Amino acid sequence: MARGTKRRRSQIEKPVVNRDDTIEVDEDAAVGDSQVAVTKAYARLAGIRRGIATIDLADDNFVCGRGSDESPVNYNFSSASHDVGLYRFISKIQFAISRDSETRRIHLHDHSRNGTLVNQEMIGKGQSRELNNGDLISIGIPALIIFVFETTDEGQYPEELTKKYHVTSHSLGKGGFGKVLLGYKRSDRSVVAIKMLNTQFSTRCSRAIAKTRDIKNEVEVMKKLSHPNIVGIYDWISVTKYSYMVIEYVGGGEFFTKVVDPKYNRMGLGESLGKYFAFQLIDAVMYLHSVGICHRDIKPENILCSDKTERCVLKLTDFGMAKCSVMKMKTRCGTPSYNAPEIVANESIEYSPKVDIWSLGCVLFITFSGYPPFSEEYTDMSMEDQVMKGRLLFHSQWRRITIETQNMIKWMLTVEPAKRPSAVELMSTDWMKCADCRSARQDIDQNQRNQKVPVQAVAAQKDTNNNDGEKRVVPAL
Ligand SMILES: Nc1ncnc2c1ncn2[C@@H]1O[C@H](COP(=O)(O)OP(=O)(O)OP(=O)(O)O)[C@@H](O)[C@H]1O
Repeated sequence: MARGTKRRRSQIEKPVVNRDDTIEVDEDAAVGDSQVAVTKAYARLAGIRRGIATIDLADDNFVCGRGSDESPVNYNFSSASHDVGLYRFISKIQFAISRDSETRRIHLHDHSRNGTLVNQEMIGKGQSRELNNGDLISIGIPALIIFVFETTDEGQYPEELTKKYHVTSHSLGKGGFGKVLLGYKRSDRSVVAIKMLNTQFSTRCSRAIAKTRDIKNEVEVMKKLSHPNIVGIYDWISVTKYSYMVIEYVGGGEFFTKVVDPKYNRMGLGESLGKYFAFQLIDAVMYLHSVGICHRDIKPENILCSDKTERCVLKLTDFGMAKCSVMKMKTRCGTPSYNAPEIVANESIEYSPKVDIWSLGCVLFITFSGYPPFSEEYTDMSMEDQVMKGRLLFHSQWRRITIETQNMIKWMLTVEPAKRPSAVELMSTDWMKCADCRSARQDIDQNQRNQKVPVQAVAAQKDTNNNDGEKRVVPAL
């Protein structure tokens, strides 16, 4: 059945009830949105996989599983029986949830052979674990997330946020301003990243030059953008102390981690893979500049990978420093080792979006060779001098890289901005007309097609078995 299609009441499987509790099924609920409602709920199991109901918990004990005459349960997963990939993992009694009437602490007790996981950690048959607001509950394997556990009495997050999104306790990462949490849209259960920014720390102080972060500007910039190699924004909710940016979930981690992955032996990713990524990044920057935006902080840490595969799609993120490039740009910002000479030079010189090409040149230098072009660690010269002179050291790593590629990188790292190429010029070179670039284009298109498919959770690692013809992908968190 297609998502969102309403089922008649007679088609909805009622939960098996083995006590006198009143458990009502929402008459109009679709399979994906069905809600088992009870009064005075202290918590909720929010179903985030298709066919899994959202269950209000009001009693001190609640049992889930396939159930049987001998093993009655409160919720029997029958609405998910079509989901073979999941259903085969569910035991007659999967898990129970109990609340201590005195302490009010809530625990999950695992009763299943295949196991139940909380926040991707296996609990194990006969074992228990305390549940906290936002915890993820999976069945059998970490990727089979079915519920987000939500307490109803907590004002941990603002209502403006929680009425639209399930906010989980799973942290995707930390930045200078706060953390990034995994979330799900209530409307279609698709996965999102929720970036929590503490607005009281107004100065960006992590890996970049200190500068007041203008979150409103960051959001305005992101709202203007739509490109497969740029992280999309869905929502922005700002309350007193925190701002919440709800953005596209990109599950493969920072590009930085890939570049320094020991499997590449500090030799860089090589010609073919390097060009595959170069195409994506140049395309992203060409688009940005075409809509009049200058990123001003391009570096491997601000590029995310769609997944953990070698040839993944890259997404440029973190527009905290971005600026509309038709306005005068003079501010010294960005990250020193990726900053163009005209930024390093002095405050009073106006600069252009070509600063992004320089930073991109630095990113590609390290991508192809495994070491940065400019660094404080090169003690023969101050980093400022290295940048101002455009001093590049081509070590042995470059022996396996073609002269054409070396020349392209040198061109991007031209000290004089007027002689440095634009993204359009880069894209129109023969260097960009290669099999790796064409394959990058195809993979980007495929990635976009996958994203348009309604899924419970996105992050294409591997397909699960399912018998409803829907392409489904599993999150690898
Ligand atoms: N869209 C996303 N999807 C998945 N994970 C993300 C996403 N955005 C960020 N992360 C994770 O969170 C981490 C911190 O995010 P980010 O760098 O954007 O925060 P920040 O506050 O802007 O950091 P900085 O202080 O470097 O500017 C990232 O390294 C990444 O691991």
